[in-house]
Amino acid sequence: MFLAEIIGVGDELLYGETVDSNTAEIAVSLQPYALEIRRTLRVADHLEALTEAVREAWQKARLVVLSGGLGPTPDDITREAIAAALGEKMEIDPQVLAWLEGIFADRGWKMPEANRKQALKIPSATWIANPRGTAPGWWVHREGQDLVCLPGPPAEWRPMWAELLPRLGLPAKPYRQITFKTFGLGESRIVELLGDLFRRGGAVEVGTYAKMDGVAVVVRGEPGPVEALAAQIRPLLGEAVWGREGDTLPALALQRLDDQKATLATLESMTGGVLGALLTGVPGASRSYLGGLVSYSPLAKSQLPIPLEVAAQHGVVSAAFAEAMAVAARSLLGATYGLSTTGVAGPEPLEGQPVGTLFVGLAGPQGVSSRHFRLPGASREMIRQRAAHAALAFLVSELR
Ligand SMILES: NC(=O)c1ccc[n+]([C@@H]2O[C@H](COP(=O)(O)O)[C@@H](O)[C@H]2O)c1
Repeated sequence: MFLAEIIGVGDELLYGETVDSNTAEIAVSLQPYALEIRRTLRVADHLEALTEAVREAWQKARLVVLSGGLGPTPDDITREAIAAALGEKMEIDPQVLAWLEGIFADRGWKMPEANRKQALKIPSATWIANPRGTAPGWWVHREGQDLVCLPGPPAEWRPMWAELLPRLGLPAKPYRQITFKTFGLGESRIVELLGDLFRRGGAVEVGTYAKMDGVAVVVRGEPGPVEALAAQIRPLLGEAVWGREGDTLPALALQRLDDQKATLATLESMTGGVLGALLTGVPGASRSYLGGLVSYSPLAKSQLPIPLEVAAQHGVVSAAFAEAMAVAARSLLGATYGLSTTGVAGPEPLEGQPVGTLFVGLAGPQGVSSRHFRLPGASREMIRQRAAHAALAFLVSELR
């Protein structure tokens, strides 16, 4: 099988100021192709080191993809390094220079001298237009090999790469990927549940990826074996599965509400508005999301249409209080459903309940229910995010 090498360029990637996700994202995009990726690299803005890395990659790989280091500043040396590695001389392209000057002129500025180098290109490269920035990319096709050089910012390189990749004529392989998005199961529990079905390194491979919206279980590889294995895995994950590839919890929740011609109101405590923010991040949310309230302090809670005995008897971090909040949300806004969150985001325990405790309440035409979660999370922010997603996961499962 042919090799592909992916190189992320920039000092910031080495020191974690920017966590490199570009190389991984590009690697994933190459999965439908018959190319083997044995390593991806992160290289500093260092001319010698990068020249060496490109030379080595070009010696053995069918495809080399670089991202980063195409800016106008002196530390951006990716163009120079590729030119040196491929033994070519760069020249200014007058057309690209005029285009660059035009971008600045449109804003009423004169182009800084530093940007001139973004119009430099080696003769064997063709330009990859950048619709969102001043750094166009290069595509070199030579002796059955390709080298692609993209800018670093994902918003810039993604559309460039999406447009170019199918044009590279890379050898394709039959490939299929099936994703089950789950909530409420940890990765180790999933590994345990799958047992022997957790296959690695063959025609079909299973991977788990922990995200804010739960753990995604991905089955990928040759289409036949993928479909067969996914069919065996699905029942083992049971009720925890809430969606497939591309689904998001807020969009799915709103879709289910819309399908039922139902509306939703929220009453948040521990999540402090994160739940409302997730829902309103979806275009068209107002069709079914009426709105919500954040009742964070004890004083705010005492103003709610909730009998004071509920908090006095059960505490505010309790199933009973979550249910009372959900009922209050529903009646305050006259919604079909009311959804609530109450819990402990940390850093200290509260009311004798550990950090990560969450109670979600849901009130609807059929009555009221709640669910208790113990959320993992290294920080208060992570727990708040997970809690809002947990509330949506509960809603989605109840609206099924
Ligand atoms: N009933 C609730 O959900 C609720 C409301 C306010 C604070 N808390 C929790 O109390 C603790 C202390 O909160 P503050 O740090 O905001 O004072 C945190 O763990 C926070 O998550 C929970």
